[in-house]
Amino acid sequence: MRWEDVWLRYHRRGPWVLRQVDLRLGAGEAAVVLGRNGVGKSTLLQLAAGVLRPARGRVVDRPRHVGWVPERFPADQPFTVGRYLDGMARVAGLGGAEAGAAVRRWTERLGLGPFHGVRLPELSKGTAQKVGLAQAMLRRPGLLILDEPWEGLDAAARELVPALIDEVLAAGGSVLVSDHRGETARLPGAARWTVADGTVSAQAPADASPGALVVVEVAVPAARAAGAVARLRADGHHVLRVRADPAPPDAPVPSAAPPAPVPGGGTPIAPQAGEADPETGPVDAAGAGGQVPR
Ligand SMILES: Nc1ncnc2c1ncn2[C@@H]1O[C@H](COP(=O)(O)OP(=O)(O)OP(=O)(O)O)[C@@H](O)[C@H]1O
Repeated sequence: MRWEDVWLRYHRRGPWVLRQVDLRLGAGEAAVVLGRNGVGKSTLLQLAAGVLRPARGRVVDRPRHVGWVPERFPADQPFTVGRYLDGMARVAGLGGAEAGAAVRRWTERLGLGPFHGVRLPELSKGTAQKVGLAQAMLRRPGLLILDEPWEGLDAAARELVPALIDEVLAAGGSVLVSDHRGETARLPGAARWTVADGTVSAQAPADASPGALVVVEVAVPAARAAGAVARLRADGHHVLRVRADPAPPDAPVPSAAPPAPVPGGGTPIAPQAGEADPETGPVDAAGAGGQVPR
């Protein structure tokens, strides 16, 4: 999708909120929209969603299916969660059985089952946000737009947001997300688009090459390390090593800076004495820090 010399103001003769915006977001790419309050982040996202039209210029090659989660989910509608999601599935073009399956899937994934019969105005802000996420994902979007998606969500649901983003990207979709909480430090592969004084400056991800890797450190119970390594590998990840000294739970993660790329693109590291490769034997994560070959 591309923005070509896009200008927007809300009223004739009003001030320009955005001027001369030229941007590009490719398939499988994500961008984080940054900037101070009231600068125009939501406006840029609404242009992407097609709910606002540029006063000048144009937005082209918008994917056919757009999932948009506005900053404030409009919960003042007289439907129950179940009826609303059912209706949104139809609006997204899903047929009866498909619509039912999609609503069940996302109701379950977002823990909305207990709220199925609850009317939207009676939901808490966080639950309403989850309904907003569900409606955007009912039909896998070619473009997912999330306006401050972490606002009001509980810890478990906040963890789900990066997973949803990853799923859309993995399927070749694009993702645009605004954030003032710094949560998008968890998206090191996303471009940074900064809005200031009506203009948008785009900064590519630290390493924009398609195969770029980052290191994600995880701590797992020692007894379950072998299984965790096996699952990570089954998911196609490079496991670099297993060590016995996890960072303390209150260590400052995630860091604002993107993690360092894997040296040499993840060159296999030879196992040390007393360690086992989980492909051939159990990993003793409680032993001296183990180097696991990939
Ligand atoms: N419907 C509207 N009518 C008139 N002005 C509007 C409208 N929506 C937004 N604006 C103005 O446009 C400017 C940009 O607003 P926008 O909501 O895009 O900013 P934002 O960066 O998303 O802010 P925040 O971080 O507070 O959500 C602000 O000055 C705002 O007051």
